Amino acid sequence: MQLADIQVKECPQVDHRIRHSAKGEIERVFDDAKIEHAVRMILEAIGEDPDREGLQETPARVARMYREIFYGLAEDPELHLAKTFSEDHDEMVIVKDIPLYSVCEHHLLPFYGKAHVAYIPRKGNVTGLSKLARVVDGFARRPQLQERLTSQIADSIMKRLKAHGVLVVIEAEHMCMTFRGVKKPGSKTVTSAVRGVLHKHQATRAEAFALIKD
Ligand SMILES: Nc1nc2c(ncn2[C@@H]2O[C@H](COP(=O)(O)OP(=O)(O)OP(=O)(O)O)[C@@H](O)[C@H]2O)c(=O)[nH]1
Ligand SMILES: [Zn+2]
Repeated sequence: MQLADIQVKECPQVDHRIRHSAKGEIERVFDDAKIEHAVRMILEAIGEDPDREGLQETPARVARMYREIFYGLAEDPELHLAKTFSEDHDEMVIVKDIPLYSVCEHHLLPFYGKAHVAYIPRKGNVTGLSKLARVVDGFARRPQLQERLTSQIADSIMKRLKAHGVLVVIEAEHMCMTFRGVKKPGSKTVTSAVRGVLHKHQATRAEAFALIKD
């Protein structure tokens, strides 16, 4: 099998294009005043003085930050897959080592690591490589569970591209397990979602896993 094994070294932290096109939706979803009020309440509740110099702008900063780290709530990540190329390729494509930042929905602390996406396109339905990273970001930038994030990425590629098969692997460190709680720095959670022929054909699946591991 001929394989296209492409390493993505960099992904933009914020996709300005999407932010621009989804601007109306972001305005509809995010209530800055409410976030600012809530942050002020939290600061007071931990015994801080929200009016001291260093904290005065913090509620507004946090509101701006939430627009950035949760922008996925204001977009439908599948739409990145709307444009396809009529390339006659129906063999495996792997984009690996996609930097991943998300927020665990239980503690609202970051989890971060790498996502690897392998898919077998249907002829004439090949997506741009960057779009796979955009789909990852769109689902990651919201309060998440690693398992759900992994499945959502796989399912959207299967559905939108009508792909023959998809494999998504995510490896991440959860700050709720390192900075607090059980405190196990360095521990990694690995999740995978396998769909279509990659699920059915053990050899093809093993090949995809081996290429991701390299
Ligand atoms: N399955 C799964 N669990 C997660 C994820 N992120 C965080 N968790 C876990 O969510 C669980 C929440 O457990 P709770 O007992 O409700 O909360 P807690 O008392 O803060 O738990 P500890 O972290 O054990 O102190 C913890 O075991 C976390 O490790 C994730 O992406 N997937
Ligand atoms: Zn957590």
